[in-house]
Amino acid sequence: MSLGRQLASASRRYSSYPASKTIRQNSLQDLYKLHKNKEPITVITAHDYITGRFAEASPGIDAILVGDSLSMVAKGHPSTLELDFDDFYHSTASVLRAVREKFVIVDMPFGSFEESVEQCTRSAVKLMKLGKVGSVKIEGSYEMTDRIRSLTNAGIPVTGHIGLQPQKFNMLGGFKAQGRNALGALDIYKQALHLQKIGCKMLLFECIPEKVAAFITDRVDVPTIGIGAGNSTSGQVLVMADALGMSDGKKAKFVKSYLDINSLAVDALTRYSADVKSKSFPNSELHTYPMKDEEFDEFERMAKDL
Ligand SMILES: Nc1nc(=O)c2c([nH]1)NC[C@@H]1CN(c3ccc(C(=O)N[C@@H](CCC(=O)O)C(=O)O)cc3)CN21
Ligand SMILES: CC(C)C(=O)C(=O)O
Ligand SMILES: [Mg+2]
Repeated sequence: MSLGRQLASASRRYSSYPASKTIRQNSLQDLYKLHKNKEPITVITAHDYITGRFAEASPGIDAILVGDSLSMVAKGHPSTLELDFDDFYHSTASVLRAVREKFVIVDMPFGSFEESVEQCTRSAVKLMKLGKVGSVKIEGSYEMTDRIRSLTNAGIPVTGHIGLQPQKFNMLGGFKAQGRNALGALDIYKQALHLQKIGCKMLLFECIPEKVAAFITDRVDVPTIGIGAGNSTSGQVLVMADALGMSDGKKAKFVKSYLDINSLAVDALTRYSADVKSKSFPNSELHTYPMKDEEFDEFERMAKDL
């Protein structure tokens, strides 16, 4: 077939797709639209290609967070502090290979931004250069002012993360809810106003009272995403390993599990090993590659003389 006819036939094939099938990645503006329409924004974390595909295949999910929680859930560290930037960078790249239409927020991992504005900008630029990343998330407020301004000036939308900041657990005495007294709540409100003033495009509240999260959400313009912050934020985020029951250890109070993959997986692997031990797997009909008898006979004849 001539090239022209090949192209014409290809174009006929593809033009039969409805326009709605065209894949377009959610932008920050798409999330703002949900916020404006008071439609909750759904965010889920992902830490590799598999979990990225799960998120991508779920229609109601608006955004994927590549969270540094992957240090704990995917790499088995006791906190997010041990996570190496390059390691996180490669995990982020794995998630992004699955991304088509979801907005992507990426955490700034511990050790990649504290030293200086320059270090912070370099790390964030490196993450943005992976492509498909819509925002980077930084734990902190006032102390991050120069860094957040630098990223914002570079055109990188920053999500500010306040309330429980897991990277500061050594200062906080553990993973504890924040803002539970009047002064603590006031401090978080001030931090939120400050983050909005210096240009954060979204705010994330972790483990703060529902009332405080609702109060602040009412008084800022940017969307607020909550985890353990109640039902009045503009959106919710959960760690996928928690939502699907694949994390270990004690579950935090804010977690709802929709599946128990841990049990399902162990049950399946137990059945697999039982099949191997009982020789019922592999099955000759189903799982093996056939060979014609005459070919095997010929093979045997030739092999005999070796
Ligand atoms: N699997 C997982 N899920 C997460 O949500 C998560 C991580 N890992 N790692 C990074 C941070 C750490 N986070 C955590 C971890 C534990 C608690 C927790 O156990 N909180 C207790 C105490 C709260 C209090 O009494 O103040 C709880 O019972 O909820 C909270 C947030 C949230 N992030
Ligand atoms: C818990 C969420 C908000 C997060 O920062 C993470 O998954 O790392
Ligand atoms: Mg995080």
